[in-house]
Amino acid sequence: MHAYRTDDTHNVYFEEIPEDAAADDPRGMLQHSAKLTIAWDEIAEESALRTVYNWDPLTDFIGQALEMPSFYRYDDALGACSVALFEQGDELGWHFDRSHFAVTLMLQPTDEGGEYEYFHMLRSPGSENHEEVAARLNGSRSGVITLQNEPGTLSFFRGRYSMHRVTPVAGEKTRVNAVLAYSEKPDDKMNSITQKLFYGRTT
Ligand SMILES: O=C(O)CCC(=O)C(=O)O
Ligand SMILES: [Fe+2]
Repeated sequence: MHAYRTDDTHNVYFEEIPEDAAADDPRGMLQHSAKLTIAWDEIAEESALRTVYNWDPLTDFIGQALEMPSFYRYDDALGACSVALFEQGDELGWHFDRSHFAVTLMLQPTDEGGEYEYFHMLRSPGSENHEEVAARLNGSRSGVITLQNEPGTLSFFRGRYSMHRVTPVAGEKTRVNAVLAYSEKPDDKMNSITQKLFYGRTT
């Protein structure tokens, strides 16, 4: 099994950085992410995680819990269901997910740091809310929510609209979690910028 190490910068949208972005334009504000990722196509056939992610009743259950009229597993060869490892000093910078929904399963939390923080519905389908996004990227903590960092926690979130991050891991214990991705559309995939950033390759 191979884990790919990312240590890179990106904007909160995982899109190209516009060269002419104004100082207060979140599209130009660089975030830092460093972690190891095991891609979906690297997870063994016999892995329990593969069995669980591919199990239709779980997909149906999560879709119903999220009140989704249509709900599918993510059709991405690398990012459908992956495992993230955050070693000491690693973090995931502020971002909006490309996928509509994600489910994470905390396999091993840290002793210190490595916390999941988010701003609930900071943008919406009708509004990018650039000003409030920029304020948070400049350090405003207004409305921040921190999730519990317990082993076995299954979290459901709509990361496309709620900006979130994983704070730097402070202790020596590696943070390990599985990320299960889903979409309203049957054939949804990551963009190539995101694939390259987190897996070091595109499909
Ligand atoms: O590791 C986490 O808790 C969140 C992961 C995440 O936000 C992502 O993979 O997009
Ligand atoms: Fe995310």
